[in-house]
This record gives sequence, C-alpha cells and structure tokens, in this order.
Amino acid sequence: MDKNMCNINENLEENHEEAEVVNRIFRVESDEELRPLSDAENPILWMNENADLDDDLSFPNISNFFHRVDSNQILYETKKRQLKMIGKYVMGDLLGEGSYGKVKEMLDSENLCRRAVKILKRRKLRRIPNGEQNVEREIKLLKRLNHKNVINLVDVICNEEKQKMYLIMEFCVGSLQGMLESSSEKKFPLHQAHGYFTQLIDGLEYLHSMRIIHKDIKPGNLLLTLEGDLKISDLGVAETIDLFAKDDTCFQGQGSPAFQPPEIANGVESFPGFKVDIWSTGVTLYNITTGKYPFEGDNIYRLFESIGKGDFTIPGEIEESLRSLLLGMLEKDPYSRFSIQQIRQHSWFMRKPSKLVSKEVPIPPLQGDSLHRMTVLPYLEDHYYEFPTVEDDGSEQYITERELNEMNKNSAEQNNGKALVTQNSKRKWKKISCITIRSIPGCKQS
Ligand SMILES: Nc1ncnc2c1ncn2[C@@H]1O[C@H](COP(=O)(O)OP(=O)(O)OP(=O)(O)O)[C@@H](O)[C@H]1O
Repeated sequence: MDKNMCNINENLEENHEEAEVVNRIFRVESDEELRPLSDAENPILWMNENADLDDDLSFPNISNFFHRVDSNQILYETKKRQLKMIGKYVMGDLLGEGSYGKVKEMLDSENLCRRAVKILKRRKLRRIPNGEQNVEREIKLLKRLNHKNVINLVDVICNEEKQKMYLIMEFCVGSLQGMLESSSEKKFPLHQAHGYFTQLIDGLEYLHSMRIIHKDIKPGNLLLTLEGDLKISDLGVAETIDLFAKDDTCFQGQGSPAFQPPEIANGVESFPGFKVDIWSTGVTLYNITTGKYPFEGDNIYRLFESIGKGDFTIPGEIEESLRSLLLGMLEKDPYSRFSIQQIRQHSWFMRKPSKLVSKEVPIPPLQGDSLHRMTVLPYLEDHYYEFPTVEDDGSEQYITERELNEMNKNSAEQNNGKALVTQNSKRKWKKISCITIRSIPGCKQS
C-alpha cells in the first residue's frame, strides 16, 4: 500500500476565476486503472482528522505519511477545453490583457466570423479612476463609428447576474507595438511604416470628422487584421467635441505620457484638441521609423520637462522628406503644427518609399502559431469529437461527449457522486479512473 499511493492536485480549468481544484487520492492498481482510496486507507484524510501537525507523538515515523511514488505510477490527464458560449459566440483563447480586462478570441456561431471580446467586470471597473465612465463613453462612441481604419464594435452583451460586460469587436491579429517589440531593430522598413501611417491618417481624419479626439494614439492602440488593415482602437479616453462648440478646445489630457504634446506636458489650461492627436501621431511615426522616442525621461517629471521644452533630434539616417514631415507634426506650438490636410499634401505622405530596401516585419505568432489559426476550433473539437473508451473486455467503443456526459451523470447518481473520466493522450481517449464530480461536464452557457 505504501509504495503506490499518489495524491494528485489538479486544476481542471484554464481560467483561474472559474478553476475548480480537485484533490484526488488514488490507489494505482495498474497502469490503466485507478481507484479512490477509502478513508481508512487514505493517510492524508487520517492525518487531517486525527493528527495535530505540531504534535510529535502523532507522527512517530514521518515516512508513514509521505510515500515515494515512481513517476511512471502517476497518470496525468490532459486538460480538457471547456466549451463556453456567450450568447451566439463561442469563446476561444486569450489574446491579451489590458488594464480594463481580458481580451479573448470568439467565433460568431451564426455567420462564422472571427471576433475579439473584451471582458469587463464591473467590480474591477469601479476600482479604476473613471473606469465605468470611460467604458460607457467608449461604447457610445464606437457605436456611432464605421470606418475601415477604426475598430468596429460588433455587439455588446451584459450579464447583470455576473456583473460582466462583453464588448465584441472585429478580430485583429496583433498591434504595431507587438510587431515592433518582436523585431530586432524595433522599427519598420520605411515602405511598411508608410503603409501604416497613411491608414492611420485615414482613420484619424474620419474620427476628427466625427468631432472625436482620440487622445491616446500610440503603436499599442493600432491593431492589424490578418489582411494588414490598420485599426485605431481603445477610445477609452477619447473626447467628443460638442456639436455647437465654436472650436476644438479641450481641457483635459489623459493619454500615455510619452505621446503627450508640450501643451499638456506644460499643464496649460486649454488647448486645441485635434492637434493633440497630430502630435501623438507624429511621435508614433518617429517611433516606427527610427525605433526610438523623440522625448525620454527617467520618470514622468523628467519626461514632461523634456516634452515641455519641445527640443528633440532626428537620427541622421532619416531622409529629408520624412524629417520635414516629423518636424511639422512635432511642432511645439499647436497652432503652427501640421493639420491633417498639410500631412496629406506632404511629399513623404504622397510618395510611398521603395519596397526593395528591407524585409517587412511580420506579425508575431500568437501562442507559437505564426499562421494565427482560429483558437476556437480546438474547443469545438473537444466538445464534439468522437473518442473511444476502453471497455472492461479491452475492446474500444466510440462515444460522443454528450453520451459520456450522460454516462457520467448516471454514474454519478448511482455511485454516490463518482463519475467516469477519460484521458486524452495524442487524441486517444480512454477510461482511466473515477473522480468525484462537482458538476456535470458540458457546454457552459453564460
Ligand atoms: N479587436 C482585437 N483583436 C485582437 N486583439 C485585441 C483586440 N483588442 C485588443 N486586443 C489585444 O488585447 C490586449 C488588451 O487590449 P486592451 O485594449 O484591453 O488594452 P491595452 O490597450 O493593451 O491596455 P490599456 O487598456 O491598459 O491601455 C492587447 O494586447 C491588444 O493587442
């Protein structure tokens, strides 16, 4: 009995919040069969009920309680993906995480479109300054917008019971920031940067035409689709100019410090809003073409001091035409700073640089997959895949997961909460043991 006992702690679900930790104590009868120990056989239960850990008398010999187990005596089960649906959307893997919540991939089960969902928890939003207002404003803004270079909000689902909100957006494969970070030089070849910059100006011009100041343009908020279309995202701190306002005067700057203009760094009371976006687009252009930032500082005070002075240098290798565009966009005085029209008429904007110079920076792989395949499919496969079970006579029998669930349910009812579990090793499923189930596996519906 001593040698072949093992205690397996297993986290059954990927998602921490919904994780259910099951402690199982087994006797290994053979490689394929485990049976749970009775309470009398189970040293850990015995220890918990009868022993005081500090009382030496209860442990005359510690080796009675901790048993060596050979690694080949432990059977591991591959984690099973739990299919989860939010309304008509099938949930896939995590794409990223921002300060407001997680972003996951989704599949629209009606039209089979790939989507991304931002999952927001009201409790978390309340802890972020202006969190709820920012999200509400973003939803309101995005619902009004429709442009090829601005992220499209497809659907909003609220679950009041769970206090969760799901913002369903078009799917993107990564951000310019992710691409820069994955490249050795931390910049794009000029023809690639030019392609993104012209799309950014198209999207920005549309936002401004809708009287929206984005206020947080930066490579991290510029997403790309698999087709290479740039999408301006994250309108969490954007501001809409009132329809009857006489100009675009703003009073508040909230974006990322390194991309803020001198007027905000210097703390002026009011400033022209659209020129804030021109400045941060200029910093973005500087960053994606040089791999550097025009202004830096060890801390936010030093950074703002540097931005406030407005002095910066452009690396010598930058060609004259791009240099003059950067100088126009990073003009300290917002009233002299380039407008979108001036940018469009600039020689660097109008003439795409030669493609022959260097290779394009690719979109980095997502979880090791450079093809960016849909992550929802494995969940569907695990849910609907037909897999064989090993019968007592050794023959293999194919059952669907629905049937397995039914078997488990019946088994649980008849067998005091014990159910069959299967093991998936290289797509081969087999019955390996009994476990105490807390819930019947199957599709979760939120
Ligand atoms: N539509 C989308 N398609 C694919 N990935 C997305 C999509 N939207 C966001 N992401 C990814 O999810 C992650 C989190 O995005 P999110 O916009 O919530 O936060 P962030 O902008 O990175 O950070 P913060 O909210 O703190 O500014 C990012 O890595 C982003 O690339």
